[in-house]
Amino acid sequence: MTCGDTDEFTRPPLPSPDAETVVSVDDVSMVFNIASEQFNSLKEYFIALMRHELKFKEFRALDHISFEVKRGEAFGLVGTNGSGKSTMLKIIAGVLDASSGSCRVAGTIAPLIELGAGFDMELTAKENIYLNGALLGYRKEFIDEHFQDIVEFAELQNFMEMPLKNYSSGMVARIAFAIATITEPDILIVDETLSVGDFLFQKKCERRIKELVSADNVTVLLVSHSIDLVERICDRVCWIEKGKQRMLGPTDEVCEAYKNLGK
Ligand SMILES: Nc1ncnc2c1ncn2[C@@H]1O[C@H](COP(=O)(O)OP(=O)(O)OP(=O)(O)O)[C@@H](O)[C@H]1O
Repeated sequence: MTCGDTDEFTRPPLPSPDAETVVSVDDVSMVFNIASEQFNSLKEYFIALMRHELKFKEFRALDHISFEVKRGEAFGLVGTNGSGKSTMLKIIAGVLDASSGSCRVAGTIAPLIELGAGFDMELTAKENIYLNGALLGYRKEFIDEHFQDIVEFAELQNFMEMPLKNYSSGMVARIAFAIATITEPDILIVDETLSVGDFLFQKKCERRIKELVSADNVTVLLVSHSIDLVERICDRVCWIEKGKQRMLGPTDEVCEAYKNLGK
């Protein structure tokens, strides 16, 4: 896998206007049931459970969210902590089912959502590359063929026999990103995975994302608290605040408004 000399401060070109819609989020809401009382011990919890005395209250993490993303588009989600961005990505990735509304996705997804998900920390990095690759739907022969590329992109040649539990979070992120982008998925979902990598790796990932988007057939959904990164990569942005859709539009307009929050 190679990285081109893409200018880091130039956004990839916009997808053509007649590009196909690959993600369609229509009036999606997500309601979680959360315990409304606290228990001092597991024993108390189980007694309440057995007596059917557990009380829950509803928490609306997403409230009527709608947007569409086209093939070849880089789309960002911004919002303050706990606003529902990861929940939205998990619904798109099929990890969670929305409480109401619909979410349609066309094509293969490589989700980089929860660091370490899809990995077994007791296994070596090498074993995890095969495990994670299988979870992404790659055949063993395919991973055999691309194994060196993955290791070289992650720059972890000397650590392949080490159990993943001894890896730093940045090293896990390197492996996860390298596997997810070894081929061109239809949709690449990146949720803060990059933030734990060092700045050199972040730049490398950014170049790779731009290469994928520039090829005009990979769609990237990016969640990041780095507004600079969102501004450098994304064509359009959806700002979700406390579960509500606050703004949807071109990156510059939405990021400008978001940066004024709290001023
Ligand atoms: N499985 C769950 N059960 C109950 N509440 C949940 C669950 N998952 C998420 N939440 C709640 O939903 C809200 C949105 O969480 P989410 O992780 O989507 O926010 P976020 O915008 O990605 O936040 P951050 O920027 O801090 O990562 C939070 O209040 C969180 O506590």
